[in-house]
Amino acid sequence: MATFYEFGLSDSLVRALSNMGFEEATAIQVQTVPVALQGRDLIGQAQTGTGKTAAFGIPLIERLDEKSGNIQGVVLTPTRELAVQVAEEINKIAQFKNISALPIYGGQDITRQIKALKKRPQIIVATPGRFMDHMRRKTIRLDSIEIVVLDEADEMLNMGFIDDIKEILQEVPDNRQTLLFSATMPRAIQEIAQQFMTEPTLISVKAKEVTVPNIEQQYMEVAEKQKFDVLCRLLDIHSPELAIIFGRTKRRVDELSEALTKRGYGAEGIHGDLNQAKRDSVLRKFKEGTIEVLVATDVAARGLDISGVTHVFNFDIPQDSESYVHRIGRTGRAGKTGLAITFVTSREIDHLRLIERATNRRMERRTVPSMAEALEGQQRMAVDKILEASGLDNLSAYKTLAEQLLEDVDSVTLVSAALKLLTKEPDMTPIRLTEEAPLRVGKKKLPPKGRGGFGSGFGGKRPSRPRSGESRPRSGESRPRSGDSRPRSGDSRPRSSESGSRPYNKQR
Ligand SMILES: Nc1ncnc2c1ncn2[C@@H]1O[C@H](COP(=O)(O)OP(=O)(O)OP(=O)(O)O)[C@@H](O)[C@H]1O
Ligand SMILES: [Mg+2]
Repeated sequence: MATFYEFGLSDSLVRALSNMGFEEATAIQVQTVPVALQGRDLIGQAQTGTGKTAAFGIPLIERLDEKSGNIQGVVLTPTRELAVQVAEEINKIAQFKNISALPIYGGQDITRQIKALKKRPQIIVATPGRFMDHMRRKTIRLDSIEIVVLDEADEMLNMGFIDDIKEILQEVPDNRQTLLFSATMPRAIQEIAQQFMTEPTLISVKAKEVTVPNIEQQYMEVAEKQKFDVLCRLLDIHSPELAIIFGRTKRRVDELSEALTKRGYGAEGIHGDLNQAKRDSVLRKFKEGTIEVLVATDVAARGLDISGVTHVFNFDIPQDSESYVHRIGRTGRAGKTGLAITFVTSREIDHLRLIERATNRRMERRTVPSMAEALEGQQRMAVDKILEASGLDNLSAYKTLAEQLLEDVDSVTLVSAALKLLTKEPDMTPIRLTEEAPLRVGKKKLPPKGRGGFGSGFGGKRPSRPRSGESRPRSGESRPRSGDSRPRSGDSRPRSSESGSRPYNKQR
């Protein structure tokens, strides 16, 4: 593995990266940073949690001019939360440089954004819709933009942002550099690449599997009606530090988080119908550990980097393999381990097999845990708590009391009582959960066998329409424009073929 010195980065950048605890570059960073530093277009694909943000953040900061207050870099992301997170990471990389990144997204007061823009950030990290608003109001100037990054490009297409992205890419200067990153790359990306990138180098970290090996993947066949009780048992057995539970719909998320709260778990839900203030507060509480369970729709599946997420539960099996890869990728990040458990009803087994085939990895079948196992799990926690407390040296205030108690009650009974009080016993408080219809494989074509990854997803072919309410893509607003193909200067840039990279030929 390479250290960051080897990229020939400026001292302030190397210092920032070491401050962030980055000692070595990750595989995708090793391969993409040198190419991006040369100003070349590239498409970068690597598994979730492997540092794609810094892979474009480093060249952005290194290449932009800190003496100019013009907007020089734009990063587009599919969700608001991701815009905030990416801007934060870029600002960390820029901590010793006079460069700043500003997140801009829908749901936030536009006049406040205009005010923040007056402070002249050089980088804007935005959701496409809101970026377009500013473009039209001319509150964002595009003429000095040198680098455009599309993070999670495939998801932006899924969400129906295609027209916005095309329009943005048509408006920014032709001689800009374009970088495109995602863990999954369905074929639709090729269109964007061909139309708007200049001989991009395709850099795909060679991996047998699309998912990282440090995520243990399990599935359980569970009847729809049993899912919730099984989920509670699993939470009791595993006592996750932080867990994300994915549900199929917003209603599902609302009902699940309410039901979990009723049964005594610290849970809240996040989805696209909540206002931004609520979304922000839920995420903040989860990051702080105030709540340990985040229930989410796919809105939280992309890019979110929350350390300490030890478990991902697919309460409902995801629609497609891309969604699966991104959902489970919220755990097992930056080399940590994680566990992903997917519930599948008997009629959805075929669907699960399709996901396995696309990701080229089998999920391990597990049987549904019993109530007794759930109780054992919680008892173990209680024992741990008692043992930990017995190691404390400030127990003296309790010892006299303990001795008195032991005169009346035998020690086993006393400890049992203490354990019972400390144990969260399985809770059967009735809850209400509307049933979801099973997902069927339908007429979808089977993905090719073998290596997953590029173009392998059988999903991602969702029609380009907005996912209901998840965000606010606007269609039909794009102005007619003459000639899509923009002759670009510098098309004949030299290209070497690094290991693991191959040129991605643009045909005009
Ligand atoms: N070289 C490095 N050394 C140590 N940690 C790193 C390094 N690069 C990135 N990280 C950390 O790894 C975590 C995951 O990185 P990041 O969010 O960029 O992943 P990603 O590849 O974009 O994943 P996803 O596909 O889910 O968006 C972050 O917390 C990031 O700060
Ligand atoms: Mg990312």
